[in-house]
Amino acid sequence: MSLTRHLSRGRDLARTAGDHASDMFAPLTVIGRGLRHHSDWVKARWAATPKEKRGPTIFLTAAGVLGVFLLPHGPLLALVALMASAAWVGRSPKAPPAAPEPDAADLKLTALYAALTPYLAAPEELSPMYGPDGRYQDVFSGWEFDDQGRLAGLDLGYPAYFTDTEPAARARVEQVIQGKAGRSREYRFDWDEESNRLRVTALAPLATDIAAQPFVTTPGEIVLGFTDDHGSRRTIPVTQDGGTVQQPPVVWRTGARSSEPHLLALGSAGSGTSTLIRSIALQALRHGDLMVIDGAGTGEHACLVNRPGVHTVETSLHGALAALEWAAQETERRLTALNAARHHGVAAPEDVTRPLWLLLDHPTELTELAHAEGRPDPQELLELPLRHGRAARVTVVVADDLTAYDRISPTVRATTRARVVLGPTSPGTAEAVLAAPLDITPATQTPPGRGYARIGASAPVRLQVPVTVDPLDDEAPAAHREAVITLLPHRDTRTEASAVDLKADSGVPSGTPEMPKEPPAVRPRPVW
Ligand SMILES: Nc1ncnc2c1ncn2[C@@H]1O[C@H](COP(=O)(O)OP(=O)(O)OP(=O)(O)O)[C@@H](O)[C@H]1O
Repeated sequence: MSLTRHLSRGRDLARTAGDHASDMFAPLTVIGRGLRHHSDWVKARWAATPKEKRGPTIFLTAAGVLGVFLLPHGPLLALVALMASAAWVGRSPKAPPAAPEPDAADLKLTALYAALTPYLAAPEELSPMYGPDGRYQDVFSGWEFDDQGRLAGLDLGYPAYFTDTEPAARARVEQVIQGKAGRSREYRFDWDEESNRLRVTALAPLATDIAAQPFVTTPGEIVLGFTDDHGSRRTIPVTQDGGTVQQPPVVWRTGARSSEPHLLALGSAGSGTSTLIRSIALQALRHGDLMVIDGAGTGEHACLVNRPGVHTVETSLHGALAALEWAAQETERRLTALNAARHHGVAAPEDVTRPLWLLLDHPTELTELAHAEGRPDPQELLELPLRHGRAARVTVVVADDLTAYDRISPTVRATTRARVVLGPTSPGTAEAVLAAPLDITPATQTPPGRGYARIGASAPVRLQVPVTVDPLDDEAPAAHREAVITLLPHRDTRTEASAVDLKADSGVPSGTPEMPKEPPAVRPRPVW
């Protein structure tokens, strides 16, 4: 028999003997535990007995013991009674102290470490940063939890071989962290490629209660919405919650010197693209003229009909084609006039420098209709304004559904360098629309008007569009309708009446400043 077998047999025998011994001595253990309880009780009573009573107590006890001793079988019966009571008292072992509550932060960080391990580990490494036997304390250098116990910040190191320059590899890690930390919030990921460190920050929600109002901007600047401090280099005063606060805006500069003269906004259904168009229209009307093509025909821009500066609001294919044909001719006319002015060294007349805005809401709906009816695609008519709009002071804004992205013409896509994506989106979709990867993982749920903007080659920023409701929408809050009505160039009978009612109903102060209006300009009227 080999030595190993001898050893293992010896171990088995020892284990069996140990089991038997513990069975045999179990009653003694119980009685011993009970006697310990008794002695503890006696000691406690003795300590609790006042000094002057201790003598009589000893005397009485001794008398009792003597009495028992003198009884027939007294000592034996006393011994049996003592053993029985000790066995009763010692029958259940003392309850072990309650295990300390597991630390929630510790559990979460351990789970996060384990979830990251498959993506950051290298099995061949001798002492890996991430491995099955590793501890999160060795790679997470700082973390922060908010009042609700949710991860608010994390600083972690990762191995140098991790391909942090590849967007796909980064995205996998970002998704794991967001999955473990909570998908209902957005997280910013700062990858420090030089020192192999990643800083994760949970982003606070953006303010959703900034209503339409006259924003403090220069002509040509459009406030698309508001972002966080990280996303803007300036702040503007904003009326919010009854007071004036400084908020960082997302400003889109349009005009002759803009490198992003046109904008494309895409969003899922109900995410607020029509609201964004309305917000832009109200700001554009301060210094220019506009026409609106409402391809969905929902009448969401009816409040602009017949306003000074609004050439037309078209909802039909026929009307849209006529309006866009006029816009193309107008662009051409402006270019010719501008060239002539430059040639003669004189200032261009005002009717060619006054900004003209073409706002198209859901134009792909009209594209489909045009294809079905064998008529020209309205998007084709945008070619001239898009290509020469910057010089001719014609700005195009196209808003559509995310699902219509493939139906947006290549020219529109190529010339709209200011981009907005609204509503819940995946990092891949956001990257496709903004033409740049996000360093933020979007939340699964977003309020209307929430998304991301990218102006030209700058980094994408978070965006919350101001609340700019349709003033003809009876279900919209009265104060928000009133805010829009105040900004419309003049009041027509439809909204004027309701504005009076609204002020009376809502108690909204009527002191909101009227939007500064420029004197009526000399401008050509559409000819259709
Ligand atoms: N920035 C915002 N703040 C508050 N509410 C908003 C905002 N944007 C949109 N909403 C609300 O969300 C709803 C949908 O808005 P809107 O019609 O602009 O979305 P949409 O993207 O154009 O939808 P669809 O594509 O279905 O026409 C409306 O009730 C609107 O008031």
